[in-house]
Amino acid sequence: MSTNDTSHIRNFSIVAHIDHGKSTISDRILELTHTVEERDMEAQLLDTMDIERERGITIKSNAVRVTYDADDGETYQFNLIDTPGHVDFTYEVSRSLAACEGAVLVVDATQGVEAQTVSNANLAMNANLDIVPAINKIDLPSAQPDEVKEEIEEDLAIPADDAVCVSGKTGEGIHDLLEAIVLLVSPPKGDYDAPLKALILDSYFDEYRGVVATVRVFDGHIRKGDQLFMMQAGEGFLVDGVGVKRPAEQLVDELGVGEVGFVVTGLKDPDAVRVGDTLTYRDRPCAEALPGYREAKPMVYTGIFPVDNKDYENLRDALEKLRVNDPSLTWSPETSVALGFGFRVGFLGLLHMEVVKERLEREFSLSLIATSPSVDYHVYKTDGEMIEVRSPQDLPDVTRIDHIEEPYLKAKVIVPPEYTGAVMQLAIEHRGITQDMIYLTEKSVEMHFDIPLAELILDFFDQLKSRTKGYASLDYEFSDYRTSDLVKLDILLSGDEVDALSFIVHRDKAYTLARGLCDKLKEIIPRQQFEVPIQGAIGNKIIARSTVKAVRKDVLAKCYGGDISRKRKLLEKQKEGKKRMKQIGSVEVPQEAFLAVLKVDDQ
Ligand SMILES: Nc1nc2c(ncn2[C@@H]2O[C@H](COP(=O)(O)OP(=O)(O)OP(=O)(O)O)[C@@H](O)[C@H]2O)c(=O)[nH]1
Repeated sequence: MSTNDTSHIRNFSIVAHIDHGKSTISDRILELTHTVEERDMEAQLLDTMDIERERGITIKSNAVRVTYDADDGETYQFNLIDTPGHVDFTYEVSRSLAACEGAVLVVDATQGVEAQTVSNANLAMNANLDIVPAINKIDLPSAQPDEVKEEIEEDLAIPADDAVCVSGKTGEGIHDLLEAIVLLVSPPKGDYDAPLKALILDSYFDEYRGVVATVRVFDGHIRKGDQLFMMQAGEGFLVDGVGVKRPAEQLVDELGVGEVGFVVTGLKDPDAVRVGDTLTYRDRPCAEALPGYREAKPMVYTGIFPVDNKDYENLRDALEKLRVNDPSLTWSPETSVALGFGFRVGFLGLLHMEVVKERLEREFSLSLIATSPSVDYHVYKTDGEMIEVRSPQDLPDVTRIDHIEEPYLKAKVIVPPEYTGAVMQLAIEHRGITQDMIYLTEKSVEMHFDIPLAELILDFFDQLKSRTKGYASLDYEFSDYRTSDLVKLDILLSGDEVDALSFIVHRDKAYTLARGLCDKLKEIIPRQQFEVPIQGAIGNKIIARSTVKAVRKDVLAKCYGGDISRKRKLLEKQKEGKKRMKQIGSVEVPQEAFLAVLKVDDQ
């Protein structure tokens, strides 16, 4: 094989709506190609993070090299990039697609085309990729592959003759899928001898090797010892090693043209490498950089504070390290009277927020408090100035506010026709404005509405799922800013305002929310040795209240025997419990109180 011969390489992503089976299909591919021996096989092998495995979701894309002996007698190199399906992580999908020539579009044979199937198919088509439709879960009795084929043709305008029917569970059809990839996905094009042009599609920080970047080579090739240059960052480094994941890391002599693999940069500054940047030779640069990525814009902001104020610097460090791996993270310092020093962190959505908080706690052993999520409000002051407010604490005094604008989304819900009424009702309750409804097939309707982002980030998605028995799927994108009648709802504990519990809310909803919050906090805040009144207020006006009754919590009361070790254990346990509390004035408040607003039942 000449070095310029890329005819045996296939670079593809697997994309799908959440839970349609991408990770399971990837597992089967790894098995069938003997990339991983059966005895080493675990479910969701490419989901390397603990959180991914526990939740059964993919958060990060992962690139793996697989060798496939095809029916034509030739051996192919597949670079398989697994991608997340949740709407929060769409940016990860588009990043992966920029490194591929093809996409396997997985559709669940029992669910059919759903909202993210549509958006992922569009992303793949806009990136001019060759699409291989795969209809999954055909082992299930309720599978309807023929109808799903029809949906793929009608809803997505993708020819479904080539669709492969597979089961990620039993492995049926996976061989046909691999053959279809060989036939339908174009090999990469590029020039081995040209100046290097490689896209950085991911990177992570390793204590020993510094930043390790995952790259796709478009032109040229990379070897250990090469002097490379990052065109956007304007910085260079000496390549300390190149390799591929199979899925364990394996060093190779070079990453040739068209290939995907990793480059050990040795750079110790986690911020030095930017995802989307173009790598080239330092002394023989390519003429122009690759287009890179659209920057991921945060949608949701929360305050993140260490439970122990001494951890502030550790938290900053941890955020910086996480950003190498997750370039969509942004933050700025924030101070709260109640919680001390922390950061206001921007996220792509609520799931992203949960994942980041959990990673910070687990990977960096931090104990953290997150405050209720907020969006980016545009506040127009009476003096004509516009300020961006991402935290309720930053809202100016009402007398200085002329009006406030909030971000609206264009939301798309795909649902069986019998649930359109329920969805419309839900949209109205969340201040949504229905735009139109399109009957895609007899069994699915696409509904469009405009809805404030702030409503969507509370419990909209859970409600949507429960009111449609799980049938509805949701996708959304930013639309515009619109004026709304918004007020700041404050919560007072024992008469003192707790800034970290404040919330910006539509005036019409303030009363119900205040009542719900007071009741919820009453459940969450443990009884103290004195009575704790909880009040909800707008300005000086109290609009709701509840009370946590006093009690003396004697954990030893249960141990009437003289078993000292048991007593000690109980005391230890109580101490543990205390660590996860925050002392606010004289009241001990558990972490979850700060996110109580997410748990207030919809009225
Ligand atoms: N019966 C059956 N179940 C399947 C099949 N493929 C996947 N599943 C199940 O469907 C669920 C979702 O599969 P995943 O592979 O995690 O789905 P995913 O698309 O990777 O999900 P995200 O990574 O969260 O986007 C899991 O419970 C799988 O066990 C299949 O062919 N048949």
